[in-house]
Amino acid sequence: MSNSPIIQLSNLSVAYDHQTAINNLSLSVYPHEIVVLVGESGGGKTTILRSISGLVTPASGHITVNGLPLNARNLRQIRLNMGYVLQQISLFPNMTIKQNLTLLPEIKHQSKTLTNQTIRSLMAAAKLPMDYLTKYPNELSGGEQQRVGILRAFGTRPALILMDEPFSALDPVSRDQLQDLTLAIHQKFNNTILFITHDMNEALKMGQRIGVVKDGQILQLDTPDNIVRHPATPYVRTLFSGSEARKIENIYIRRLILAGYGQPTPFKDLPIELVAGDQILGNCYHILAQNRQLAVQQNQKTIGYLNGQSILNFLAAKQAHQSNK
Ligand SMILES: Nc1ncnc2c1ncn2[C@@H]1O[C@H](COP(=O)(O)OP(=O)(O)OP(=O)(O)O)[C@@H](O)[C@H]1O
Repeated sequence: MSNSPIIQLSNLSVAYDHQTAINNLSLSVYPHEIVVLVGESGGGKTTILRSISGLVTPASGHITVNGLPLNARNLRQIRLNMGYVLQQISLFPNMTIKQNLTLLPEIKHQSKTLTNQTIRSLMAAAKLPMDYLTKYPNELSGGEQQRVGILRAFGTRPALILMDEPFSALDPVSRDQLQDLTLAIHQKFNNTILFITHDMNEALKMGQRIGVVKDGQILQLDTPDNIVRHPATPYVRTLFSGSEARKIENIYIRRLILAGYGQPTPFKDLPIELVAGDQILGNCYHILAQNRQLAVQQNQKTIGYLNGQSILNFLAAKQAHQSNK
C-alpha cells in the first residue's frame, strides 16, 4: 500500500470521566480499503469512530484524516468528505426519497448533474426502481428504507465512510443483502470504509483488513485470512473460532488470491472462467471440475488466477492448520 493513509491515528488515548476507553492506539487506513474493527461490547470501537469524526476529544495522540490534522479549524472540511451510517437509519419522513438523497450533496454544493448521476447509479446498485425517488419513506418497506439510508451516506461520494454496526439490528437475510449492497457500492465508487461490528462473520465478509479491538487497543490488524489462520493472541483465536469462516466452503474466493494461492498470470492451456471475488469457494468447485481456471475479479479487474491445484494446496494447508489445533 504505497498511498498515504486516509485515516491516521497515532498513539491515540481517549478517556471518559478519567476512565480509559482508548489506550495508546495507532491505526492507518489506506484509500479504497474496507477496514473492519471487530470486538466485544465495550472494547472501544465506537469511541474510535467518534474520535475520527471529532465527537470526542482525545486525551493524547494525533488524528489526521485525508492528510489534515483533526482540529476545530479542519473539522467542517473533514466532515464534508465523510459519510456516516449508524444502526438507526432514519430518513426524513416529510421528504421524498430523492430529497433525502440530495440533501447532503446540496449542502456540499455538489453539481446537480453529478448528484443525479450518482443517485441513479446508487438506486440501480440497490435494485430500487427509479420511481421510488418520488415516494415518501413511509411508502417503502423497512428494508427498502434501510437501503436508502445506506445510499444516502454515499450520495456525496465521500472519500471516507464510517459505518457503526449498521446492520446489527437486522434479521440475517436483510443483513446479508445490505452487506452485499455495501460491497457492491464500494466496488463501484471505491470509497474507503471503516466498518464496526461485533459479528465475526460480518467482519470476515466485509473486511479487506480486520482489526480486533479489546480494552481500547487493537490486538491484531490483518487480512481476514491471516486473522483466521494465524491469530496473534488466544483472544483473537477464540473470537473467530466459532465463526462460519471456519467452514472452508464459505470462504470468499478472493481470499485465496490474497493469501497467495493463485498466480498473477493465467495457467497455460486452461479455459478461463471469470468469477467475482466475493463468490464463495463452495460455489466454484464445479468450474474447477470442468478443468477450467478461475480469473478472480475485484473492481472489474482480475486480481489472480486459480486452478484445481491452487485450491487443493489451499485446502491442504487449511486441513493441516485445523488438525494442529
Ligand atoms: N459517553 C460515555 N461516557 C462514559 N463512558 C463511556 C461513554 N461512551 C463509552 N463509554 C465507555 O467507554 C468504553 C468503550 O465504549 P465504546 O462504546 O467505544 O465500545 P464499543 O466497543 O463500541 O462497544 P459496543 O459494541 O457496545 O458499542 C466502555 O467501557 C464504555 O462504557
